[in-house]
Amino acid sequence: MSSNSMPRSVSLRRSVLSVPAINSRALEKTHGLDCDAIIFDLEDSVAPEKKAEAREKLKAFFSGKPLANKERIIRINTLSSTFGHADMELVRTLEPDAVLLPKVNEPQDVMSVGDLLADADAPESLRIWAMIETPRGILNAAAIAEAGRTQGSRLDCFVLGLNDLRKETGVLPQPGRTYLVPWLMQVVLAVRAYGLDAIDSVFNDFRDADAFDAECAHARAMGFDGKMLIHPAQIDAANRHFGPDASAIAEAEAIIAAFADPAAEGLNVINVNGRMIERLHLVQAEGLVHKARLIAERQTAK
Ligand SMILES: CC(C)(COP(=O)(O)OP(=O)(O)OC[C@H]1O[C@@H](n2cnc3c(N)ncnc32)[C@H](O)[C@@H]1OP(=O)(O)O)[C@@H](O)C(=O)NCCC(=O)NCCSC(=O)C[C@H](O)C(=O)O
Ligand SMILES: [Mg+2]
Repeated sequence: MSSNSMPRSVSLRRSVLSVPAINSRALEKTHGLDCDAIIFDLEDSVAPEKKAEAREKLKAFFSGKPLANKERIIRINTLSSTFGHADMELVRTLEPDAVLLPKVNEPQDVMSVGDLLADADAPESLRIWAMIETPRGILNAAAIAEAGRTQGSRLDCFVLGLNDLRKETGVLPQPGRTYLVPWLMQVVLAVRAYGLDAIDSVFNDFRDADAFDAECAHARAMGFDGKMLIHPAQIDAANRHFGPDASAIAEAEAIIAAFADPAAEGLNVINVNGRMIERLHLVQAEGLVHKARLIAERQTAK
């Protein structure tokens, strides 16, 4: 490998919809939605007196019709809260694809949950996602991501939480997220250094499609893999922005074909349609075509 960063496997996490576990109607609707992943939320969208009921609803949902073609993630309450350990017990029982930890401040927060999963002999396929949404979480993003390299670590993905971060820092919502960008980029850099994925924060004003569109474009340009969503109306735009478009696929296929040509044998740099293309672009092109294939497979599996 020519770079110092960790290799990344390509997964489809363009649209990651949060569903309050207490909302049975919304839970049922998830079967018919075209998002890549669902976060079943036991944390902030569930009132304290409803946490137990929400766990029961989630148990019933998981024992029903399987959710096809979507990653299933359960967001628990922090382990330091009254609810965290009961939530983890549910995670051990339901064995979703991942558990999402809110308000991660330091590597130990991830390690503690990893230890609980290991003690419970949870399958290796059960991954850990971390919400980065506190000042300490941002400051420690690289150290937390590095914990993902530790032997046996299940850490797989960071999700930004800008509602909490704004609350903790006093930064105001603004178009373009001017004062948040340095922190967002710090998180993107951390995940890229250690081979994780990064999902951008929710956009609360779900009826403002234009502003949501602009924020998706912004997040994609910053390098995020997808967006956490709160409403089904946001799914199509997220899929469009975080998936490769037809021209990007055509360009990637041209790069792959050019390097496959015997004339390119032994060359590290070639001319493709008037642009300098190196073998590092071939790696990018292969990743993009692979992602396009995953999307096409999802479409045919529906
Ligand atoms: C925001 C909402 C409370 C709005 O709900 P509602 O008023 O019901 O919206 P609509 O009438 O427009 O809904 C239309 C239909 O769509 C279904 N629906 C709505 N939202 C969802 C959803 N998330 N998943 C599945 N289905 C959904 C409704 O049931 C309607 O169906 P029907 O009756 O058949 O027409 C609501 O959208 C909502 O609760 N959203 C999720 C909230 C949530 O999960 N919050 C936690 C995540 S936010 C976060 O993590 C912040 C982060 O921590 C940070 O710090 O930033
Ligand atoms: Mg939050």
